Amino acid sequence: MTPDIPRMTGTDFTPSWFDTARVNRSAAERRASSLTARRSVKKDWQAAWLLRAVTCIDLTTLAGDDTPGRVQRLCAKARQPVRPDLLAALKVDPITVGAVCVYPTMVPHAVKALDGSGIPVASVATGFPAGLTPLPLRLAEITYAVEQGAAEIDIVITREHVLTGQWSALYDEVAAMRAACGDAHMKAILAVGDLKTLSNVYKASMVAMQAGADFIKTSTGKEDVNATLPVSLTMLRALRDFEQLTGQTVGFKPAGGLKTAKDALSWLILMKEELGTRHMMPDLFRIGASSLLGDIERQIEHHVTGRYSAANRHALT
Ligand SMILES: O=C[C@H](O)COP(=O)(O)O
Repeated sequence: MTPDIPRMTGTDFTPSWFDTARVNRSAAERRASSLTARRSVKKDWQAAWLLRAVTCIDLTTLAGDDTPGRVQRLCAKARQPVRPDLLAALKVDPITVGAVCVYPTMVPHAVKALDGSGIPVASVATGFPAGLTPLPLRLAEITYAVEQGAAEIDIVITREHVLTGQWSALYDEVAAMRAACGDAHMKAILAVGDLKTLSNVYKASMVAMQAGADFIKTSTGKEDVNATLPVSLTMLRALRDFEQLTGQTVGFKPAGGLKTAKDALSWLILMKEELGTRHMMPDLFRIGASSLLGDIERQIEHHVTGRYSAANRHALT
């Protein structure tokens, strides 16, 4: 996401756009599974789609034992996510991932390691992953991350606001976070595994977009249930409705537990079928993942050479 991509402005708080919304879970599950089961990406296209997925990855490390060294290695991988010989065999120019995503204190290390690459640094903030520190501290954390050079901020919402139906409190909180982001793009993590119902997921998506989120994101990766296809479908429907109502096109980031090339293809199919190819580009689609790239690189290698290399050749991610 480059700085020249305009920020979303959001809208006033408008509960009439979501307060009667009901999402039928079994219908969402049926649609999600029929979409990804029915469609397959044929062999010739598969490598191209996997390369596209790579450009949409927010390459992530969010662990308590993160160190500058780990972040530097991750950034080196972000600059060259697929081996140059494989890209040459596919006659493809060099590619990078969409962003590198880290904790706030790791931002300066990532900024330094990515200098000159054009790859933005994303920082989680606002008391990630639970978001249960006082609001002024959560806002100060955003300010800190932006000052350190983060171009994208992944905030977490207060789940209590959703679970108790305090939609205007949720709007005010996300709007304050958006203001604290300044020019940095904001992704609103809904932590969908905590929200109990798909109706809540739809409503929280709508409120986050009204409050000015540039992206809505499924999960922190730390909940018991993270990104799933039915939840993603629900968020994409909210995103589509919001676009129809406002003309504003918000991005989508599934995150948490996405580990295989097949996962990446499933989510790309979902984006294409629900929203169209425009939504398969890194300015509108990111995949948050700490351990997806290795399998994608293996599948690309298999496509090029007909052989799989040992998984430990792709150990970093
Ligand atoms: O935002 C990204 C997630 O934290 C990544 O989750 P993951 O470690 O399950 O890939």
